[in-house]
Amino acid sequence: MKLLVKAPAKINLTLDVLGKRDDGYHEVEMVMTTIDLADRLELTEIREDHVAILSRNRFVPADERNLAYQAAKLLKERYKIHQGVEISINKIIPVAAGLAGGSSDAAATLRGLNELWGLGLTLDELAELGSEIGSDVSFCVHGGTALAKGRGEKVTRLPAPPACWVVLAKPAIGVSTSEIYRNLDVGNIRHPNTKAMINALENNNYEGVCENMANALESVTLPMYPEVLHIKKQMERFGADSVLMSGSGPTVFGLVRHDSRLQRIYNGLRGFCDQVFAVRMLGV
Ligand SMILES: C[C@](O)(CO)[C@H](O)COP(=O)(O)OP(=O)(O)OC[C@H]1O[C@@H](n2ccc(N)nc2=O)[C@H](O)[C@@H]1O
Ligand SMILES: Nc1ncnc2c1ncn2[C@@H]1O[C@H](COP(=O)(O)OP(=O)(O)OP(=O)(O)O)[C@@H](O)[C@H]1O
Repeated sequence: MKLLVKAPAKINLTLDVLGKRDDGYHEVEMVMTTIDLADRLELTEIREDHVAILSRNRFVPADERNLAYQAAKLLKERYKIHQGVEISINKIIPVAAGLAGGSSDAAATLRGLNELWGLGLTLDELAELGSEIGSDVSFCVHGGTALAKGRGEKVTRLPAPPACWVVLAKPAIGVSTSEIYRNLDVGNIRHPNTKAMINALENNNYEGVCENMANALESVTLPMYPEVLHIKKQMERFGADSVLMSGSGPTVFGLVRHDSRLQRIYNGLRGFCDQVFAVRMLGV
């Protein structure tokens, strides 16, 4: 049997860091939402009892480092599955971009194999398993819009953001999430107003969403990678309603309400950046 699953990227509308924990991770509070930019995974049952990863993208590891591989292995071991699977990843989400591409592939693998192997696990159970793979995986299992707390694994559903376009631009660099967290000065953070963002979502208030977009990790990534700041400034200059870096970067996204402005911003960015996307939010 064969199953096709979609693995959408996420953006952070807010990202706050509340402090450093004893386990080395950071206590965070983030509002995240999935967007219509997605990898496609094909899960195929195979005769041999092992997990195989296939991808044409040279930045995607085809071994145990792949988060989709780790997801399949985790399910196999935890539920004593003696069946093999080949996971073919059609990579659309830029790699090491702050868009949770690997985490979403892991989440899609958990959802897909739950179906393929008839495990009957709930989304909450899959999300809990996912947290063993990475901090963003629990959110990716649910998708939609949510508040994520703890190290990212405590997920509560939120209303969908007001309809708008999301323009994304990724400079030709990869950013290491652990390096960004390591260089964060936790005693000196300008905290996003998470409550105000949630309020804006609850009131379907587009201006409120735009005004309250904020990411504590920008204070590390922007000075470290000037090309990210440059893209941010250009996107603002081209007329996006609000612009922010996603996750630990380097992808920058802008919200745009009016179709008429979208083309101008897209074309302007394409002038100096290879990876530019214009997509919708998935919402719920
Ligand atoms: C930047 C974000 O993507 C925002 O959504 C997440 O906070 C990071 O999520 P992720 O990439 O799934 O993170 P993980 O794979 O669990 O961790 C990568 C590294 O980031 C750091 N890390 C991650 C999450 C967190 N709450 N505190 C941390 O300090 C740790 O050094 C960890 O070794
Ligand atoms: N399925 C996968 N797709 C992409 N990268 C993967 C995958 N599995 C493991 N990786 C590794 O993970 C690293 C980070 O890639 P990923 O695209 O997940 O980063 P990210 O979008 O910054 O993640 P996050 O936003 O969760 O911090 C890559 O350099 C790659 O080596």
